[in-house]
Amino acid sequence: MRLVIKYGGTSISSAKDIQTVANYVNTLSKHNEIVIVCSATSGTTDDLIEISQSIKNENKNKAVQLASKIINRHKQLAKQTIKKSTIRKKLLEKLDVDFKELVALIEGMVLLGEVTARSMDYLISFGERLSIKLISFAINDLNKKSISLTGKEVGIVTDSNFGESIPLMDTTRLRVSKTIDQQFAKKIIPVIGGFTGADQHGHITTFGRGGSDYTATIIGTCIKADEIWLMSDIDGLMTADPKIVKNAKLLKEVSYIEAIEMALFGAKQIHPRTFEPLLTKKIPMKIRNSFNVKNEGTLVTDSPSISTKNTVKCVSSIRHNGLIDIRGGSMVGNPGTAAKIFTTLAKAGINVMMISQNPSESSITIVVKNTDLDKAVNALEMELLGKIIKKLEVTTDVAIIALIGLGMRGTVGVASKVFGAIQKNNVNVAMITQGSSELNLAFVVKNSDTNVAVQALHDAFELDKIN
Ligand SMILES: Nc1ncnc2c1ncn2[C@@H]1O[C@H](COP(=O)(O)OP(=O)(O)O)[C@@H](O)[C@H]1O
Ligand SMILES: N[C@@H](CC(=O)OP(=O)(O)O)C(=O)O
Repeated sequence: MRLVIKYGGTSISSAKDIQTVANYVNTLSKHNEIVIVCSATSGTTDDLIEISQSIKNENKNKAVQLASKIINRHKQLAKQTIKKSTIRKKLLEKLDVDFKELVALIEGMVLLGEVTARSMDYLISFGERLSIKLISFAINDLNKKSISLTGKEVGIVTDSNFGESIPLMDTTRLRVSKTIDQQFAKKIIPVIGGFTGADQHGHITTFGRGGSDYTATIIGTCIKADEIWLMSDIDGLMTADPKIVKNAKLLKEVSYIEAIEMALFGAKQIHPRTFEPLLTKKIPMKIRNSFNVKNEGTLVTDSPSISTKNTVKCVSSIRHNGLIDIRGGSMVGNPGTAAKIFTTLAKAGINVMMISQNPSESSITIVVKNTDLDKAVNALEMELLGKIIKKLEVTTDVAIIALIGLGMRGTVGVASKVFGAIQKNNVNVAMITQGSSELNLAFVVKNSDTNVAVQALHDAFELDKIN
C-alpha cells in the first residue's frame, strides 16, 4: 500500500515518542511505500509565535530566551533519541545549521523592529524544519534509509498569501510526485515538514495553524496514496473532546462532509481545508492514535458503510471568540447593508465565523475570534458607524457550541431537545444558527459555560451509546 502518515506535535514531543514513531514506520515500511508528514514538536510553533510577539513588543531578551528554549529542547531530544554516536553527531551538526539561521533571522527581525506576514511564515517554519530531522535520523538509527524534506524542498508551491496560503496544485503535483518517486525508487522514506510550502519566488509560506493535516492530503493526492492517516494522541474522532466529556465515544466511521463540519467547529484541531483535496480523489483517511496502533481509529470516506441510528454524531466547541451585535434603524429595508458590513470586514482581513440577522433587519450579529475582535470593531467603527450603523455591542470571551451529524437533516425535534437540555443547566444562549444543509446546529454561550453545555448535549443525545 502507498501510505501518507502524518504525525502531529503531540505524537513527537519526547525521545521515547520519536523512537516509537520510528519503530512503527520501520515495521510498516517492510510491506508498504510510506511518506511521513510531521508537525513541529508540541509547543514549538506556539514558542515561535511568542518570539514574534516579543519582537513586536521590542522585548529582544524574551525573543532570545525563547529561541534558546527551542534550541535546547531540540538538542536534548536529539541526544536522547539517537543511540548511534555517528548518526547523533551528524544530526546535531545539521540542527546547528538551522539554529544559526534561526538566531540570525531573529536578530534581523529585531533590528528591523517589524514582523511582516512573510517574515512570520519564515520564522514559524523552523518548527517543522527541526522536527523532520529528528524523525528522519531516528529512522536512520534503525538502519533504514530516510531523508528529511521541507515543504519547499518536496515541491509544494503556493500563492503568496502568507499565513494562509493556497497550493498551486498542478505545479505541486508535478514536483511532489517526481521528488517522492525518486525517493521510493531508492527505498528511502521521505519525512516531510507539514504546514509550509514556498511561493513562486521561493519565499516560505504556511497554511495556517494546524496546516500539517492539509500537507498530508496535498501529498496524498499528488502521489495517489491508497490511504492517508492522521496520527495524534487520541484514538480518532470522538463524539466530543475527551478532555471535556469523560464518556466520549470513538466514531468508527464518518463522511468527509461530517469531518469537515467537525474540523470547522473545533473537533480535533484539523485544518478546515484538509479534506478539500480528497473530495475529488476520494482517498480514504484514518484518524488514529500513535500510542495505540492496535485501534483502527476513525475511517473518513465519501460514503460511510456503517449507518448509525443517531441523528447527532458529535458535539464540539470553539472557545475564545467575540460577538459583535451591529445595530441601526437605517439597516431596515436598505439593500446592500450586509454587503457593506462584510466588505469592510473582509478588507480588514477578518474571518467571520458565524452570522445571524434578525428578521426585522435592524441588527446583524457576527462572531469572530477574540484575536480579531479589536481589528473588526475598529474597521466597522471607522467605516460605517454613524452611517448605516448606529451602535455596536461587543461581548468578549464567548464559545461556539455545535452539534454535527448528517442524520439531523429533516429530523423533527432536534432544536427543542438541544435548548431544553441547555435551559435545564441554566446556560444562557446568545445566538443560534443552522446551516441550510441541516448538517450542524450552532449556538453561542459564555466561555465559562462551554463544558456544561457540551456535556449536557452529549447526555441529551445519548452519544455515549453511539454504535
Ligand atoms: N471530537 C474530538 N475528537 C477527538 N479529539 C478531539 C475532539 N475535539 C477536540 N479534540 C482534541 O484534539 C486533540 C488532538 O488535536 P491536535 O492538538 O491537533 O493534535 P496534534 O498536534 O497531534 O495534531 C486531542 O488531544 C483532543 O483533546
Ligand atoms: N505546527 C503547526 C502545524 C500543525 O499542524 O501542528 P499540529 O499537527 O501539531 O496541530 C501548528 O502548530 O499549527
